[in-house]
Amino acid sequence: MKISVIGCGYLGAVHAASMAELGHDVIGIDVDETKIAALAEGRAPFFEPGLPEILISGVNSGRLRFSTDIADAAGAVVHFVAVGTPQKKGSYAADLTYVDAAIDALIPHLSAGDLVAGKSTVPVGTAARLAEKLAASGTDAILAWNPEFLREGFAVQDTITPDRLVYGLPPEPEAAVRAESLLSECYATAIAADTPLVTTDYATAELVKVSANAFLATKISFINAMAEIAEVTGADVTQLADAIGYDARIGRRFLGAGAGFGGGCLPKDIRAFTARAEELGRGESVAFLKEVDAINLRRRQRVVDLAVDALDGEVNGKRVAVLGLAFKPFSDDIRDSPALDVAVRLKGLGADVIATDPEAIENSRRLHPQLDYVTDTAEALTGADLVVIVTEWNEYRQMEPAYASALVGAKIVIDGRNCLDAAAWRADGWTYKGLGRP
Ligand SMILES: NC(=O)C1=CN([C@@H]2O[C@H](COP(=O)(O)OP(=O)(O)OC[C@H]3O[C@@H](n4cnc5c(N)ncnc54)[C@H](O)[C@@H]3O)[C@@H](O)[C@H]2O)C=CC1
Ligand SMILES: O=C(O)[C@H]1O[C@H](OP(=O)(O)OP(=O)(O)OC[C@H]2O[C@@H](n3ccc(=O)[nH]c3=O)[C@H](O)[C@@H]2O)[C@H](O)[C@@H](O)[C@@H]1O
Repeated sequence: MKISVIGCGYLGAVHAASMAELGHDVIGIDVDETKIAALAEGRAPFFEPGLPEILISGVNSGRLRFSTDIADAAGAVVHFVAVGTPQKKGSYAADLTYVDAAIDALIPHLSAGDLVAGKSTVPVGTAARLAEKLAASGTDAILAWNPEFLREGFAVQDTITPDRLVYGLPPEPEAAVRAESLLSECYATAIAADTPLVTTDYATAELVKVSANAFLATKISFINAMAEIAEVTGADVTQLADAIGYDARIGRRFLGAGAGFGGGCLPKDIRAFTARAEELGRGESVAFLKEVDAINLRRRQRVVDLAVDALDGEVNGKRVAVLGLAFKPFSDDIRDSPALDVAVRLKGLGADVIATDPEAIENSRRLHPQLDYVTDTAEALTGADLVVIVTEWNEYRQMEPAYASALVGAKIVIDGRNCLDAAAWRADGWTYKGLGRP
């Protein structure tokens, strides 16, 4: 199957390479020349485990090509749209400029019967509007909405073996049949493996995506709210999470209390959902998401407050080792990263912040050149008056307290991800502070 993927960022580059890996003939298109130059040479422009291998094999096989020229999408039968939908400046709403620009640019290159498959996360109602735009353009192309549920860090595996497929199909029966059959040809491997498939109308597909992210965000903020209560009662939120997590109806996953959620999706998606619900006159239905957001943002400040307390209020000139900058491990993504935010806030208070991360230093430096970055964890720890762990990379999780003891100036650690063995660190003489833990 000939496929184009418009937008080759964290989602699109993985989608393009994965489709080629599955045997399709793929052209990836992006307006970013630097990104396309790297991808065309088989180099991943960001860190994503497994991506370099499938990129290089796709490019070498000739099944995977990249271009900045949208005209090169002509000839493909399915066109996946994976451009960004960031938060609008000064508003909670999603910025759909890139989606509209991509569709407008694609229209002249479409042939009758082509399928445009939206993958970007969009406010409910967008697909219906774009379908009208396609119809008005006179092209006989079909639109489907095919939301994506991949997690960064596991993006390749989530694309090749998704846990479900959702097709938001057009209302016209013939078009719906063609759209479903083309999508299922793209995902033939997953279909053959009996991956659950939900075929819906546009609105349901769009809502499935934002409600999934809203639910995950709510689950994290729920446990972080319990952490806040634990903090004033002396309870331990990690034990609480274990205990409620044994109830299969609740489940332990996404009950990790800590510095809260970040990234290019959960924060902006719950805000865009709130904005869209308000436009629809149903703001009250998802008003709780504002509380989810507020709880989440409080937890970053909580890490900073614990740091200030640990330094007896004298932050100025204190050497603080910040371990972790990415919004989560196995990613170099720093979009709305709680870890980077904590580092910046501490620097703003006058601390001498030495920050490190296995993958996210380059991205962090570009956005926040005022921080001092070191690639070596030992160098970050050397002489530190305080250690703050804000991204739970394995190398931080598995660090021996005795190893860190030999390097630091003072044995105080704030575990912003509750990822350390508190008892072991305390036994080694450390002052250990977790979030929502006594
Ligand atoms: N990153 C993720 O894990 C996931 C992202 N999504 C959704 O996918 C969409 C894309 O997200 P990311 O890949 O993270 O964003 P990103 O910012 O990494 O990538 C977006 C790409 O689109 C390109 N672009 C913008 N306008 C274009 C145009 N007119 N033509 C061609 N390319 C254009 C940009 O240059 C950029 O490379 C968003 O709606 C996001 O919510 C959904 C599921 C997972
Ligand atoms: O729409 C998207 O882009 C994607 O958003 C999330 O994926 P992702 O942003 O890659 O990361 P998650 O693993 O969901 O983590 C998000 C944030 O929540 C935090 N988190 C996660 C779990 C937890 O228990 N506690 C917690 O604070 C992480 O540290 C991270 O900052 C969803 O999990 C994906 O299904 C979805 O496709």
